[in-house]
Amino acid sequence: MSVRGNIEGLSQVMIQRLESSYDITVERGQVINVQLAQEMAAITHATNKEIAVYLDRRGKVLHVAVGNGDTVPLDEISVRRGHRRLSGVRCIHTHPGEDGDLSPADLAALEIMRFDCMVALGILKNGSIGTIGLGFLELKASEPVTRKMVLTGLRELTEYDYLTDVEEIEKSGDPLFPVDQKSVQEKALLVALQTEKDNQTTLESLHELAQLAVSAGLAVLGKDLQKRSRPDAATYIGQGKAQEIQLAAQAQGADVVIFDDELSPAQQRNLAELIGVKIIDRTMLILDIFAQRAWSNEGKLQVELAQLKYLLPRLTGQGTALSRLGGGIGTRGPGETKLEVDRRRIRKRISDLEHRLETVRKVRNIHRRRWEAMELPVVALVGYTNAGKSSIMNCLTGAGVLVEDQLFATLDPTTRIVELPGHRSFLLTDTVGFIRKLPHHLVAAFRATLEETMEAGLLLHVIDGSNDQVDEHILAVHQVLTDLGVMGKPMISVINKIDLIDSDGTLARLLHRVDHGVAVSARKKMGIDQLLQQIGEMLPQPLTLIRVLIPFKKASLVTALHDYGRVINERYSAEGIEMEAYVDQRMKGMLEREGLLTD
Ligand SMILES: Nc1nc2c(ncn2[C@@H]2O[C@H](COP(=O)(O)OP(=O)(O)OP(=O)(O)O)[C@@H](O)[C@H]2O)c(=O)[nH]1
Ligand SMILES: [Mg+2]
Repeated sequence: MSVRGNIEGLSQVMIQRLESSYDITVERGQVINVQLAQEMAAITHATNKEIAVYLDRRGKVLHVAVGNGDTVPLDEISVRRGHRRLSGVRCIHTHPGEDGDLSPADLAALEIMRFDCMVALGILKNGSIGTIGLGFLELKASEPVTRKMVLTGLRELTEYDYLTDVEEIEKSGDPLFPVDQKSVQEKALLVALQTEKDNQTTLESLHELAQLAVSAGLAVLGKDLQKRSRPDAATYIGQGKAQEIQLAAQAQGADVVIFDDELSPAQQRNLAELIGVKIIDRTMLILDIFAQRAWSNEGKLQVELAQLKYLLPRLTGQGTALSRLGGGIGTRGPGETKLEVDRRRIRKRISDLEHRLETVRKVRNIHRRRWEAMELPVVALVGYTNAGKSSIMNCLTGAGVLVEDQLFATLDPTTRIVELPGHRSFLLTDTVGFIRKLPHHLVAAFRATLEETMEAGLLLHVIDGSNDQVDEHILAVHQVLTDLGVMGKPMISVINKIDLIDSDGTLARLLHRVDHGVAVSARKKMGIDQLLQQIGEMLPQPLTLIRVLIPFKKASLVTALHDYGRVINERYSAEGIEMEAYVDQRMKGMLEREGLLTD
């Protein structure tokens, strides 16, 4: 992680100290901790320069920057800014030799960048921290308002519960708050190609593309549809249509044109040349959303890897930066950072990421074994994105998983214990939703994440029964499940959002179409008991850990154990085969009757 801003004249030692600040993590909910604040004060004292640190809500340092004494180099700081909300990033900077009262420039920065909060640490002549300025942006009024206060010491700041302020600001935020949309949101034109006679599918897919664009924080200016028997190899939609789009993009001030299919590297290049604005395809858009949403270490690594593998063939010429893209959508990496765009460095980064993923996976396997050791059956939620998987998870567990009317709200698997009546429990896993034309890079990247799903004993297929496209969605999910090789698993079809279905016929038709259907509304908490009951009926038997000694003449039991149980250990000895395995009650009873259990 490199230090930003004006580092000229700084000694190597100071630069190194600044770089090490990236490694400091602040506890979630704390504005800053003593260690980081004191390090900033010490460096400011030694260099007489303004130091700024940008942190996300999880307490991770995103950027460290050096100002020239009175300004923070804001333009170098990239933060995510959807509409309505604050940026999720806070800025903490020092005022060398001054008090911490926030200056008009500080407040302007707070407003422009929509920081969660702005903090100025006044650094006294002797290098210690004096007064501290703390400012918040209010989204209530029609005009942005900043609110500032002065704290008298570091302790007051480290104990300040800023997240509560932030949550309140976001909650009370006027949805019509006129955040400078022009500077915040990129404006997009959407284009789809219709190759078949029937345009219904194309239209629906285009509609979904618009939802994806909004999920990515874009403003959609308009949609366009081009009919052709097949895509043009060079320009996808044909040269004439491209020119038409160029005019429309210019007239409407579009920043980006998004195509509803994966473009070849050549098509993307040619279209960028013809249309003159940034060109993004469906895959890149989905990757961008994933990049913004992934929060676990593994999720981030997976997404960045998928992004880079997608980007690599699209960079023209050796070592050329992807400057055509400028900033914004398509260049955003996981965790508020910008994607690497230098070919040589990308290759290195890819192998780095692969290596690190391997390590993370090993750790995750250990975690999973810990769950397994609890001998609980695993139930996995699957379904089309936005079907209500996380809502159902919350209904069943009160897990507080992020629920949003957005595509791909959930990226990383969450696992919780659910208790059934009669003291039986199971593990419930919520995971990434599926979508039509899911980029294959992503399916590959998320295969590991979906392993939980693949190993579940029961699947809950959550279906948004109120969606016009419900049949296509069911098919798309079945397709992915088939690809993952889990279509044969026991599955409950959970028809959700029945509060939005107005005709009884629709629900009856759906229930008739699926196996083991249960109608629920996660929002209205309807049908949840029936769902739990159905789960109870279909839940695989709980597994128990057993140890057996199988004599050689009964060696066929070894195969049976591998097929129907989960073998942990297997050792050949003089008396036979010693095995340690998780098995269900039926299997255990059988082995017991054979007199093979060893303890
Ligand atoms: N009316 C209604 N809305 C619901 C119901 N269940 C969920 N929703 C809404 O549907 C939207 C998506 O819900 P989520 O639970 O985030 O869906 P998800 O399947 O986890 O979505 P991703 O994680 O994005 O794949 C949210 O706005 C929910 O409030 C329901 O029973 N009725
Ligand atoms: Mg979800």
